[in-house]
Amino acid sequence: MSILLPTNLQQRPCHSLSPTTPLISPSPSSSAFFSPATRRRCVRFVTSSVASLQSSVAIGSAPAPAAVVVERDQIRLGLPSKGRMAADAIDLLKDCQLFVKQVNPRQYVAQIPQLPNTEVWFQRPKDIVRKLLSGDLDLGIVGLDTLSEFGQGNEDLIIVHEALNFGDCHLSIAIPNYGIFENINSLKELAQMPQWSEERPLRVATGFTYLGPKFMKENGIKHVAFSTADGALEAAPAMGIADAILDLVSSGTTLKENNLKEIEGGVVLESQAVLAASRRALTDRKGALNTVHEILERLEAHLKADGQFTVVANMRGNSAQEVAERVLSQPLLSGLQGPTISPVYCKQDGKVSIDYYAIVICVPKKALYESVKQLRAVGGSGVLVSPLTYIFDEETPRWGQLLRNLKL
Ligand SMILES: Nc1ncnc2c1ncn2[C@@H]1O[C@H](COP(=O)(O)OP(=O)(O)OP(=O)(O)O)[C@@H](O)[C@H]1O
Ligand SMILES: O=P(O)(O)OC[C@H]1O[C@H](OP(=O)(O)OP(=O)(O)O)[C@H](O)[C@@H]1O
Ligand SMILES: [Mg+2]
Repeated sequence: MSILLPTNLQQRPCHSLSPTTPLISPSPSSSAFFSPATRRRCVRFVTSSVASLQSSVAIGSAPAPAAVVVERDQIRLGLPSKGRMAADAIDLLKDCQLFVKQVNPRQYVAQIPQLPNTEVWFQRPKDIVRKLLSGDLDLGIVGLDTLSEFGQGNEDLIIVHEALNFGDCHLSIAIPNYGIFENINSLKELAQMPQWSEERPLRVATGFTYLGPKFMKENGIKHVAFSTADGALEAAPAMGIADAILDLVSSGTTLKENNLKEIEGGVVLESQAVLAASRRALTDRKGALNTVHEILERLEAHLKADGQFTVVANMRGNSAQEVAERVLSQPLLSGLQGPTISPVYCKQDGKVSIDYYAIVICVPKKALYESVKQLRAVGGSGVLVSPLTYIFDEETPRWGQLLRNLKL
């Protein structure tokens, strides 16, 4: 992504922007629509029309800001200090045998004994992104939504692992399922509604004041005005503050309970937790690359194993080759590289013979029952299933990608 703000604005939190340093300049025509109180709030926060956005956001032209690599011995990993991601991030690290030792919940720094050169700093997710950019953190675990919103396409931010398997949600436009929106079911239909004009734009309430206008602009939607709110956005349409909202959706319950619906083409971003890093830290800070390699290896080994079971079964056969051919005739039974097949030695009437072979394969958890059916179909019996803890590949694929990204 290469949408960048002018350097002097890049690290400013949206809510601290004043009208004199507009991230998105307030549109006089759109603000005319709001009540005086709302208008005051919108101007104090960030309000825009897409047209005004075009003139104030430089697309792909501004250089990345220079994050300062200050001399220090410890690598800093930012973890969410609160909210739904906090516990999940710590649990994930624990599953990778990285135990975060926090003396008490109000202490914002912690250690991971397994990574002696690394400190954990607990921060709000958006502050993790800001501090990666400012050089105060080197690594961080946050949702892709937060990284994209507050990172604003800055090229110093690198996604080291893009799928940590928690915090799944998507950023989506939602509109009321009643009134003038009753028969509107797509972004195209929403954009084409005759109600929106320069004087009376579609009003969207969101906490995503960077991604929202960018999405509208990319979709060629004019006559949109954004206003921000910090929570309970779903109430905005019913309160008459906005026509639509742009917010995170997971189960969809909050939308449903507030008589709102998503629309086709209205998903701005699919999100889950990611491991992000500062490019500058990885290239310039001693030890950072080794630390990220170790974390990545552990994460990949755990996350790959997490989706799999080990399946062991016995199968009657004349040779390992013949059993292998039968097993490999089934689409779900090829394992990671292929089945491991070992002879089972039986003693009968004082004679040792091989009538059975034991086969060992990994199967995706989701396909377990199908796999068992396929095993039975080729003569498998006595099927044992056990969880897998780690799968260490020869090399982690994401490590190669990271080195290429860093041009190392
Ligand atoms: N409903 C959800 N289901 C799953 N993940 C979500 C959901 N809402 C948010 N997330 C993910 O969790 C991250 C943190 O959200 P959370 O609500 O815990 O904190 P926040 O929104 O930053 O803080 P707050 O809600 O207190 O202002 C989000 O950036 C997103 O990646
Ligand atoms: O689709 P659902 O599973 O219902 O989840 C969606 C809700 O979760 C988030 O809110 P959160 O709980 O973080 O509250 P907030 O508005 O205070 O941030 C998000 O902002 C939605 O309101
Ligand atoms: Mg929230």
